[in-house]
Amino acid sequence: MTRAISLHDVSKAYTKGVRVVDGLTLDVGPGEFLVLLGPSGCGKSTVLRMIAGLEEISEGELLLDGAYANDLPPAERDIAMVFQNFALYPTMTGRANIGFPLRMEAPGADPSPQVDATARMLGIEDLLERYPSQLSGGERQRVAMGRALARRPSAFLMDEPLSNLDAKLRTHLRAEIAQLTTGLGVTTLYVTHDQAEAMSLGDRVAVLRGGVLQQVDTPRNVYALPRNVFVAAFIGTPRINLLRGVVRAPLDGAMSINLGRQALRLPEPLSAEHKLLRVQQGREVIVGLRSEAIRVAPGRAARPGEALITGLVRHVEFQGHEVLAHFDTGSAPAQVPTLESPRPDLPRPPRRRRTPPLLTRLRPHPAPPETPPPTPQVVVPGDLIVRTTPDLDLRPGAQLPLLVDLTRLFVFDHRGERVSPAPAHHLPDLAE
Ligand SMILES: Nc1ncnc2c1ncn2[C@@H]1O[C@H](COP(=O)(O)OP(=O)(O)OP(=O)(O)O)[C@@H](O)[C@H]1O
Repeated sequence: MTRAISLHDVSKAYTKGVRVVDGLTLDVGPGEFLVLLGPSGCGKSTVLRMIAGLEEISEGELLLDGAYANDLPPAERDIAMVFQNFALYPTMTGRANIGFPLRMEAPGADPSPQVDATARMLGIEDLLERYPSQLSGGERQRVAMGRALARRPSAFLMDEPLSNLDAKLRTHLRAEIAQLTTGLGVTTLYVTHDQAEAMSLGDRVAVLRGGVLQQVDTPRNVYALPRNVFVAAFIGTPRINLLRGVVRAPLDGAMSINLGRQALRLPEPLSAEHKLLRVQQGREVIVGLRSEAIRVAPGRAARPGEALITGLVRHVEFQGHEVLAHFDTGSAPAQVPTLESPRPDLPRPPRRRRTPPLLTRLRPHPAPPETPPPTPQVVVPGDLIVRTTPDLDLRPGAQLPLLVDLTRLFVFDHRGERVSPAPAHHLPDLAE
């Protein structure tokens, strides 16, 4: 049996007045694989621990299959948890570790048939007689998975289960976990700060920032229609280009977004999305362009919807199948503080619902007092990263034409909320 997990307006404060989870409402459907994604300290583990019953819920409701479960003892929740540090008993063999929850559940009964069946499912039969110290990291995590699976729980909570493993093994085990949980049809809530892991595993991804849910949607949607600049910047590699711009919408001329030394001229006739930008006339906005929305090509090669700018090659990252070219276009990058750091440790008044502002560097809207100091950013050369093919000769110092696909332009307002495409915009259905 799989189960539905619902959180209704759930908050957690370890210290009075400081909510590390703030008004979280989230529904995980039966059999769904939902990933909780966010930077370190944003409250992900706390959410899992509240669902498992290891942490008290300060406010709000937890429903398991629609039934109020805030006070249900952990053992009665029929939920298994897998942790980052594997948490195996060092003095027990793999067999004893996997059988442990079964022995607790039914003392005196022989757990061997279930242990063997679980080990077969995970392909770890030959590890059963070894102690944790005799296992590699990946093997230990498989045994830990076995222990969580042995009781055939109706839901899985996984807290960064792969983060102690090397990159190759992580990718491998990631595929195994996806296969296993899909095969079993068990409801899974998986916590990670690794956006690539979240995108590849989740039926849906819930992005958390400072204890506040930012967006919950399919991986395709959070990438293509990020609700705000935080989600846009947190998801996708390389990070989306975010530039400070000003909308220019003269009554008698073409609309454009001024980026400092250059401007993006919006193609005529204006698309429905671009028409909506008229209300931003004269305002500072943040322009978001993913690296694949720009190509190195001369103006004469422009397709409908593309605008020409130029960029000075500053740095080239060769990656084998592709190249990431860093250009200087004379624009100012917009900063997204708290992207990699936890929420500010400042007490906030109770019952506050609003997320702290996403941006600090935009004028004329001065940063409110509770805005955290900007986190030190890794200084990358240039202001625009373009993803291109290895066959282009991109020498640092060359001034090259760039075609920007404005059908893939994101515009965020001064608070960091997406205004274009419009918030109600939907992606076309792939099956259509
Ligand atoms: N037992 C506790 N007592 C007080 N504060 C706590 C406790 N556990 C967690 N916190 C604080 O709550 C906030 C959220 O922590 P949590 O572990 O849920 O975040 P996280 O997103 O899982 O982080 P990470 O990815 O680093 O594990 C942090 O600021 C943390 O310091």
